[in-house]
Parts: sequence; C-alpha cells; structure tokens
Amino acid sequence: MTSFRVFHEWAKAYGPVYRVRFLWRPVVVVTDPDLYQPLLRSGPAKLQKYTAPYKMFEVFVKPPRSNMLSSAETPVWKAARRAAVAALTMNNLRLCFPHITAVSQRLIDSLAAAGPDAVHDVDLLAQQITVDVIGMAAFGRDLEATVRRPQQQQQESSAGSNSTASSSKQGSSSGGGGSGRGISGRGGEVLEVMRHLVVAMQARNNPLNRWLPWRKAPRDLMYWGGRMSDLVLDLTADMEAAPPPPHSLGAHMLAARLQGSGEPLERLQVMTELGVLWGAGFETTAHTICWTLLLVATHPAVEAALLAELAGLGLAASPEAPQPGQIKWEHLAQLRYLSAVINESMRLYPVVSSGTIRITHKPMRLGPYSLPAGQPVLIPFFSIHRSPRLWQDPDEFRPERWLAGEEAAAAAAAAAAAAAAGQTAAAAGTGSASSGPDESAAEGEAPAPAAAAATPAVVDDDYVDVAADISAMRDQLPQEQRQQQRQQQQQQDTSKGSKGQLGTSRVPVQQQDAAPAAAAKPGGSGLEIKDPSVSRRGFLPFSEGSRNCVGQALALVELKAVLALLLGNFAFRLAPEMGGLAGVDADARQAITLRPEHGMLMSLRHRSSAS
Ligand code: HEM
Repeated sequence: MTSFRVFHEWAKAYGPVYRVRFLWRPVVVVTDPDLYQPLLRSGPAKLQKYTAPYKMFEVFVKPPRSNMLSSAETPVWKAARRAAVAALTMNNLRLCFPHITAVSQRLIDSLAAAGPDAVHDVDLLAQQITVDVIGMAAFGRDLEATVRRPQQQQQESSAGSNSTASSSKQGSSSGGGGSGRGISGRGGEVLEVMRHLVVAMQARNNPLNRWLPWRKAPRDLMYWGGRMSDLVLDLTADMEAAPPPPHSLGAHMLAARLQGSGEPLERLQVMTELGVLWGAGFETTAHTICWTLLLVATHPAVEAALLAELAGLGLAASPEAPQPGQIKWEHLAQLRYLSAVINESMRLYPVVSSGTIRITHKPMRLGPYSLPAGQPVLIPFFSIHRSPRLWQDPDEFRPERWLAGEEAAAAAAAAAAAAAAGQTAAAAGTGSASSGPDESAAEGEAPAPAAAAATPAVVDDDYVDVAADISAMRDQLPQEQRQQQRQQQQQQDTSKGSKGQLGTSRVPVQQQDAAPAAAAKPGGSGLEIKDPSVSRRGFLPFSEGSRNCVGQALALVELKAVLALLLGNFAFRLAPEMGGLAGVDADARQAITLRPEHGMLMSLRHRSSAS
C-alpha cells in the first residue's frame, strides 16, 4: 500500500492523533482540524516548517541553496514570497490568460486532427499545457511543449491500435507516460527531466539512498538535478538578455528587495526561486487536471451538468455548432459548477497528498498530548480529505456538496434534463444552464477561482495573504486600504466566532460549518457552502497559513480555463486497459505529487461529431 493510503488507514484505526516512528525518529500525525489549524495559522501555537524533508527541492539549481519551498521564514524567503504574490495578482493573471487559452487551443487543434481513434495519455497532455503556462508566467518564454510533432501523433495512433495494459505500463514508467515522445524543444526537455527527477526525489526518501550516495537513485538525483539546473540557467540568461514582461514572476523576482537593506536578491537566489516556482507550478496543476478529467469521464451525470453549464455560456462544441465560442476571462466567474467539480476532484485526489510537515520549537500541548521541542508533526492532506469524521460519504465524487442548496438542485435537474435530451441538445445550448451566468459578476470583475471558498482568508503575519487576494481582489487596492480591510474582516470574524480558533476546544464538526463562506466576504466571489458535510477546515489542497501555496491563484485560473476548453471540446473516455476508475485509482502513486503511476490513457471524441 502506498504511503498516503497507509496514513489514511492508520487515521481510521488509531484516531485523529497518532505517532509513528521513521527509523528512530517519532513523528506525530494530526488529522483533527481543531488541532492542526492552530499549528498552521498565525498565533502562539503556529509551528515552523520542518525544513529537513524539503531539502531535496533544492536540487533544481546548482549549487543547491534554500528556496521558497524549503526555507524557514527568513528575510530572503519573505522577499521572494512577496515578489511571487505581487506577480500573481488577478490583474497580472488576467494578462497571462490569453497565453493559457492559446496554448490549450494549440493542443486542442492537434488533438482534434488526431481523430477519435487515437489514444492519449491525458496526464502527459496536461503537463504539456502547464509547462507552457509556467514557462510564460515565470520566464516570459513560450516553451512550445504544446506544439505537437508528427512523431508524437504517430505514437498515439499506434498506442490506440495495439495498446494493452502491459504495453502501456511498460511504455511509461513514472507517470507522464514517456515525455519526450515527439515533444521537442525546451518544453519537451523540461518534461523529460522532470519525469526522471521526481522519481529520483521520491527515492531519496529511502534512507539507504540518503546514506549510500553511490546507489543509483542518488546518482540519478544528481544527474537530473544538474539537467534541470542547466535549463533554469539557460532561461535566466535568456530572460536577462531580453527582459520578460513586467507582470511575469521573473520580472518580479529580479526586482525583489530585502526588507530593511533594500538589497536585491542574488542572481543565484533569483534562479533558485524561479526554478522552484517552475517545478512546483506545473506538475501539481497537471495532475489535478488529469484527476479531474478522470472523475468527469467516469461520472456521466456530472459530465452532463458540466456540459450544460458550458453550453449555456456558448463554450461547448456540438454537431450544430462545431466551434465553441472563445472563452473569456469573465467566463471564469460564471463557471460555478466547474468550480465545484474542481474542488471535489482536489478533495479526492489532492496532489500534495502527503501534506505538510512542521516542527515544534518548544515543548507544547496538542489537545490532551504533550509534545517535546523538536517534534516533527505531519498533517496529511489525503487522510483529512477522505476522513469520515469530516466528510459525508468521503469516497464519493459529489460536486454538488460544494454548491448551495438551490444551485445543487438546479445542477442535478440540468444533468437529468441533459441526460434525457442527450448531450447534443445540451451542447447546442438548449439545456438549461442551471449554474449559469452569475449576475453579480460584472464585466471586469475577478473570476471566482475554484477553491476560493475553500481557502480560508488567513489574516496573520505581515506577509501578503494569497488566499485573501484571490477571494476579494484586494490586489487592486493600495496596501494601506488592504490592511484596513483585513483588520475589519478579522474583527467581524472574531465577533462571529469563526476565527480565533486558537484554543483546542472541540467543536462538533457540524457546527464548524457555521463559518462564513468566502461569498459572504466583502467582494468575495467564492461558492457558498451549504451542505453540512462540507467543512472548509477539512479541505487543504493548497495548505493553509503563511506557508500555503503561493501559486494557487495561477493554478486556479489555469485549472478553470484549461478544463473548460478541454471538456467543452471533447468527451474523454478511459481506454479499456486502464481498468476503469478502480484501475486508475489503484495506480495512484505519490512521486512527490499524486499521479497515475502509468499515465492515464483516454480516447477523445470531439463533441462536434455525433456520439
Ligand atoms: C493545483 C495546483 C497546486 C497545488 C494543489 C499546490 C499545492 C501546494 C501545497 C499544498 C503547498 C504547501 C506545501 C507544504 O507545506 O509542504 C504548496 C506550496 C507552494 N507552491 Fe503550490 N500548488 C499548486 C500549484 C502551484 C503553482 C502553479 C505554483 C507556482 C506558480 C506553486 C508554487 C508553490 C510554492 C513556491 C510553494 C512554497 C510556498 C512557501 O512555502 O512559501 N504551486 N503548494
């Protein structure tokens, strides 16, 4: 059994707090929100990151040095994090949006040309898109991984005609299904390097590989880390020769300054930060796209409801309208059912399944337990997302749980109507777009990113709060005004009893849902959560607090845009040799991120052709 499932089984067997021993080192594992929230959020109980296990993420650049993911909260970390947050505001993401849609469309066109008999590894397709997106967002460069060469198409056709379970599994050993297959240029090289690198990084968790450097895994780590470093060096040099657009991560990182001294970051530090943003930014988003496609493909009612929503906005192809309309930034706010689908997919398959690991800096109490100083504490996201204590029917894929009652009923009705009328009618726009246009989403307003309701607006420390910026579009406001808003919000929350949960008093899970959803916040445009089974406190795809995902705004915009485009154009169907949903689920492995170990083969029927 793979590690993320083992932790889940242990949580079921031993309860929400237990201790495991990794060799001689005891680690406390916590899955109770009352206990882990204070550890993640600002306050007296907040724990620092346990940086030792993150050291392996320093191989992205040579010589290795701390980066945003692996570092403690130092002044350099702060400067880099501020720069990343400033680069990923909604205003800037809006400028990235045309590239996101262009690279997706580029791939869609070649997939349509490949025809319905071709079988594709959709995990690899998703990586092609996300590599191109992060290439532009970070370095302002089109890496062209979505430019498909004849070789790749040829291989897919032959996979379609003679693929078997064993041949597909041999052909792709680490997920990603064998990148480099006709994907040329720097984009192809990145995919190839990362495919090997994540396997070597995962192998490093085996202590033998840490202590015996002549073994294959450590040597692989050195080799592929070196290749990645060369790529980052190459792109940085490029970027210096021809500066990237001012809204890019690269431009912001070059302009980053240390607080106090006002010194810029060293060149190597800039490279290190861009390397980690790059590495952290494409794999995670790609596998999330892949898991979402799997769940939609295997749940026809969900697919029908989603198609009705897309069709209502003119974003679905059909025999009557073979070309769907152009997706616009404003559509993102209106795709509410898609948001629910993405949230639910991230709940079932959180790509950072292992969670986050922290360390106590002094003796402390954790509920009824005493922890010594220097105690590692693991908060495992997969276990939490599947916990029967926090979720009703935790293993079921039910996007409706993220919608308010009326919306959920309307989505169900749309699904039933679409199913009765056949997908053609829905795609032609005759199906009722139940979760359709959001009247409140005026032209130019921020999109409602998928998990806006699920990423609590943490107000702490003096770092810039990513989640708050996403849900409330505060990036348009001057810093002072934002600070004021935060204080007001904090007061409101405290008076409603929804914040200040720094104690360990137990609140029944059902009561926790009284916490206001992001929709209730000023300017908030998230989904309101009404289903009592939904506890935002048990949903951590991007983690929480000052070390939450700095790239989540980009990820959410990308997920929505790419999935709307892919699903509006194609009906995805799992290839028979994948063994259905159960087969792919059994193939889920954690190689740094949660992925289908042997890729995910699917056929794609363009929706303009009759089913
Ligand atoms: C669906 C997509 C994504 C998911 C689910 C995700 C999830 C996460 C999680 C759970 C963490 C905390 C890790 C820990 O504490 O061990 C994290 C941190 C981080 N993520 Fe993401 N991420 C995604 C996309 C991105 C993107 C697109 C970028 C870059 C543009 C990015 C960059 C980072 C960085 C740099 C950190 C470290 C932040 C810090 O410690 O200050 N991620 N991510």
